[in-house]
Amino acid sequence: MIEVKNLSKRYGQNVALDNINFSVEKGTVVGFLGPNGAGKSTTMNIITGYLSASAGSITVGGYNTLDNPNEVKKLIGYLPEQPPLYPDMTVKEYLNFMYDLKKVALPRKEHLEKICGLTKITDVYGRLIHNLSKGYKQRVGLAQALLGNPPVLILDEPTVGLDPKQIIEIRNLIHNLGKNHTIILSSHILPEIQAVCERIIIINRGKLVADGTPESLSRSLSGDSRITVRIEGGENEVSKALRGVPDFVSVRTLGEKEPGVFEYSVEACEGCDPRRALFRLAAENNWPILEMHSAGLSLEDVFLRLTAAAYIEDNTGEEARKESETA
Ligand SMILES: Nc1ncnc2c1ncn2[C@@H]1O[C@H](COP(=O)(O)OP(=O)(O)OP(=O)(O)O)[C@@H](O)[C@H]1O
Repeated sequence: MIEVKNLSKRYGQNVALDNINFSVEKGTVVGFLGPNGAGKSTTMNIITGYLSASAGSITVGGYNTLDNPNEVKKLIGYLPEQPPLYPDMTVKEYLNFMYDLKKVALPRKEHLEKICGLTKITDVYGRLIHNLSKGYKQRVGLAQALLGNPPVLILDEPTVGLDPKQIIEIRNLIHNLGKNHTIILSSHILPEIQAVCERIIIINRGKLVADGTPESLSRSLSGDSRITVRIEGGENEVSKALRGVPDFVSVRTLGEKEPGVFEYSVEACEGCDPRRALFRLAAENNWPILEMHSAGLSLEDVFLRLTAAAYIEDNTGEEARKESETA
């Protein structure tokens, strides 16, 4: 549904996006992650046609954003970081205005009622936007994005500034919209991304550093070297034996989970698989293993590792450049 090829964007000397490539299948909810200034909004603005690219191409539903900008815009509902609202209009005036502007062909009254119901703004329909709370303004912005029922939704930090109850409501709404829409969603709230997105794209300093399901990213970064294991046997004896295995770099006791059964988090050296060594150790000592599973990394760990790695790389490059300049 969305194809981004070799996308780059420069603002003067500043490279905001550097050769980004990804595609999004129809009906997928993709989480777009990255630290401040990574290039998320820039990418979203280019996909929606609000900004032009310095290089590369984007197609949405088969239409190229440069050759067919109007066709692309018809396919996309966009909620930018700052919702494009007119504070002097009532919600009703604003949504009717946007309905006309977007030349929506669906029956006006029913369509607006449906969208207001979905975004839960029916009770503020007659109020001035200026007087609405941040959360309601955000929902009106989302309602605007849903006008015309576009197949693609691009939502730039849709829950920013909302209270926890509103966050859950909007998150559920996005989850439901994901059943019939292709969605790209940016957020700094990692559990939110994990809750609603099947796939995650991480960008850092304008470069794509990861693309996959939360599980695959977690596995590819941790390998199978982190295991959580439940062993029946004395805690001191077992943990001492575990710490004695040369391949194990870290062993933590996670407490007694059943009478006489303790859980341990075991991390083996990079590239080592701890499962066989665990099995042998337990068998030699006649300690039944009652449970063993890969511990993986949390999305937070994945995010920090990838963005920190790119940061170190960048700075190493910068240092090398300075060294070569002074040499
Ligand atoms: N209009 C502009 N002129 C010059 N530089 C810009 C402009 N807009 C963005 N940038 C720069 O481009 C880079 C990417 O910014 P962008 O807003 O896309 O990041 P982001 O990932 O959305 O960040 P945030 O999470 O803080 O919203 C940053 O270095 C930013 O300073």
